Amino acid sequence: MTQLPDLTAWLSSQTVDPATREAVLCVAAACVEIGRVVALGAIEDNLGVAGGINVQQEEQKKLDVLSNDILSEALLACPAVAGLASEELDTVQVTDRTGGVLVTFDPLDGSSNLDINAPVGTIVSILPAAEGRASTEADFLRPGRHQLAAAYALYGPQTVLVLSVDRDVASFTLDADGHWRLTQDRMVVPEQTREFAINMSNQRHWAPAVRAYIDSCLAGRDGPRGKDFNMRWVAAMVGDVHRILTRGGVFLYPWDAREPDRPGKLRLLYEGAPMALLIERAGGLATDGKQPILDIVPTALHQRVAIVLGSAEEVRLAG
Ligand SMILES: O=P(O)(O)OC[C@H]1O[C@](O)(COP(=O)(O)O)[C@@H](O)[C@@H]1O
Ligand SMILES: [Mg+2]
Ligand SMILES: [Mg+2]
Repeated sequence: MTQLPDLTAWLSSQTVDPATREAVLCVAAACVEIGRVVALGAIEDNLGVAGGINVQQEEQKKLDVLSNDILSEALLACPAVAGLASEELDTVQVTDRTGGVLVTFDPLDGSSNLDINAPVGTIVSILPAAEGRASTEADFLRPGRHQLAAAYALYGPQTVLVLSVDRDVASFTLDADGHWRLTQDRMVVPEQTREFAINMSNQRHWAPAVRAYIDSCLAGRDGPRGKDFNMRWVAAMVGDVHRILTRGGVFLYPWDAREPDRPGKLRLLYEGAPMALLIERAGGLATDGKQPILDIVPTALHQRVAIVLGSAEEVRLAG
């Protein structure tokens, strides 16, 4: 069997600056370790709650904390990294390094899936650090278009890493020796779809436009769309985005009336922006219902965002 190229070989084929390249390799190595602790679960007593509450007022699982520690330690030891921000940390951690990159991340996405052995993932965004001085929190608050790279790891039946550092979105599968092997080099989101993803249990809280869009899908072949739709909800954004990058679809986590002052549930800097970059580079669209997620100028580290992303035709109709 011919050996598939590994991550290092693929990076050599991309236009990528040395600091981003180094940070990507640190992230990829940390994701191997996160995948290992996730897979061992109860054997290493890694399941269940940690006892803390994070800055989003969400109960932390042991694996949220462990994954955060693994990725934070790996990045702080990575000479290219000038600072990091995590879903699980109240504030940014910066070094006195000038230049290099900043990394924001959701160390474990979909952590409510952990106790039922369903897919979870890690989401990462890489941004330029300040030049000529140490970075501060303000340097993390850049629109998603400024990202140098975006990636996620999905700990599912296979452990995969999906990454973009240039124009392409590539997918790597972790082999038995701990190497990321290139298994798809240009992921493309089909323009059209018959599959939507939304948490239907929130239907009564949605804005009228979202209700009307989902109603039109549910009406199927006899409704205005003239085709039947299927529905999927992995309850881990990484899983839903991976399905969309693989076979198309649309994912929505919209504003809802339960918390009217909050634009949505998901976070802009380490969920919305990196996923939007991957989806746009694969030919799809990602909006907050009004504008491209990549154009939003963040004002706070843990800011929320409404999300509609996936196959272009569907995002235009849903947004
Ligand atoms: O509980 P719900 O409404 O199904 O929400 C699921 C969504 O919440 C998230 O799990 C939030 O991520 P975290 O687990 O990192 O907080 C998304 O991955 C997922 O799309
Ligand atoms: Mg998440
Ligand atoms: Mg998380």
